[in-house]
Amino acid sequence: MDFTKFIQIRRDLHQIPEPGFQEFKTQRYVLDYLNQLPGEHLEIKTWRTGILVKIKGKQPRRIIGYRTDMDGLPIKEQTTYPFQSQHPGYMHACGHDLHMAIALGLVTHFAHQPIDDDVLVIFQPAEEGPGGARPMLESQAFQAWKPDLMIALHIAPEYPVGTIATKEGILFANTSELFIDFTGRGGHAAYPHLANDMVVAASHFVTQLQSVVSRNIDPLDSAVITIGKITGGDKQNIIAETARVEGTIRTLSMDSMAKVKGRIEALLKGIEAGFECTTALDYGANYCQVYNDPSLTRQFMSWARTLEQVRLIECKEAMTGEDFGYFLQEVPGFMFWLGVDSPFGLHHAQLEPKEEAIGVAIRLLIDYIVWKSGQKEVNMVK
Ligand SMILES: CC(=O)N[C@@H](CCC[C@H](N)C(=O)O)C(=O)O
Repeated sequence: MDFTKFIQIRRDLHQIPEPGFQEFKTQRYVLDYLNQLPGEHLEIKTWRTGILVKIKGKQPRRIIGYRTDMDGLPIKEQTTYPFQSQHPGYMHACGHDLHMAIALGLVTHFAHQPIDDDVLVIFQPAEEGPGGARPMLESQAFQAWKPDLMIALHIAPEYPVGTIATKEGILFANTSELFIDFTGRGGHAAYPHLANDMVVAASHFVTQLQSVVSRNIDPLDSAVITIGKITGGDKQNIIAETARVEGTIRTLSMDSMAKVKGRIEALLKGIEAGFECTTALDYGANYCQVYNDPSLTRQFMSWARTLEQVRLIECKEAMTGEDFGYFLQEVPGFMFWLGVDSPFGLHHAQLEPKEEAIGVAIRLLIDYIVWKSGQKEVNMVK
């Protein structure tokens, strides 16, 4: 199979990053590609801005699924690419362009060479937020084709090309977004005693937040709170009436998630009393952890260790989030990292994954799906 086509597809998709549930051009691009493949084995459905493609097997007993995400991020691209984003302020900075190119590689292969089982390739919107996996999982479109096994991958800038990494059990953390609006009283910069300054209130809150992970969470049960954005005020000589803090919480256990949220709520009460202001708290989108089915993952890892073309690493869990975890609550499966060797990491404006990884992943997934389909037991977990 010639993988250069999928590198070009990645470059095309890289130029049209779109926010979650607004992946209209991306969906059109993928549908146009699918429509020029030999159609005799393909069934295609759309769900919102997502797509489900079933490649019918010759004697299907099971459905083997692969899921890719589709959305981009609000980042101004600073790569050296000649094929940079054509959508100002948006970038594929989390590898979803590669994930989709790999998905199309799988569809292309199996459309020409179907296996006995059905293969389902899912293009899922809104992974970065507000979360497409959960509603897609609950959709009639998905439930009608619910797979027996589901796989997903995520690019890993820290590993060389040819490396994959995974582990049994928890791979990615529980997440909750965090949005807080502070409202006080604005005023003239020279009359602070007549106003309640929300830049100061929000700043105190962000500083107090730093003690939650260090003082309230069991050090053996990891947690992260990151505030990625603060806005407030209108002009340098006007005391800010409002401020907004936006962030994300990551924990390995749900107990710690509840603890962090409880502490945030307590701190906000203190800020309200101390600064005579009001606060409005919104937890936005919450994702469950990605929990790899232990038996399937162990089997995948043993199989991958026999391959010459990849090096398998047993990694630790990461505090990244992924709504693929919702699919794994209903369908056994696993996720793994794919080495793409970039000096700049995920969510960075200079992320430049090495594109040879696309071919590595397509080959690996084809081989695994063919091998897995060749197993006699109908239950794929065995
Ligand atoms: C793999 C990855 O980077 N995923 C995102 C998921 C974001 C979830 C949500 N919008 C949040 O910020 O909590 C990540 O940031 O880990």
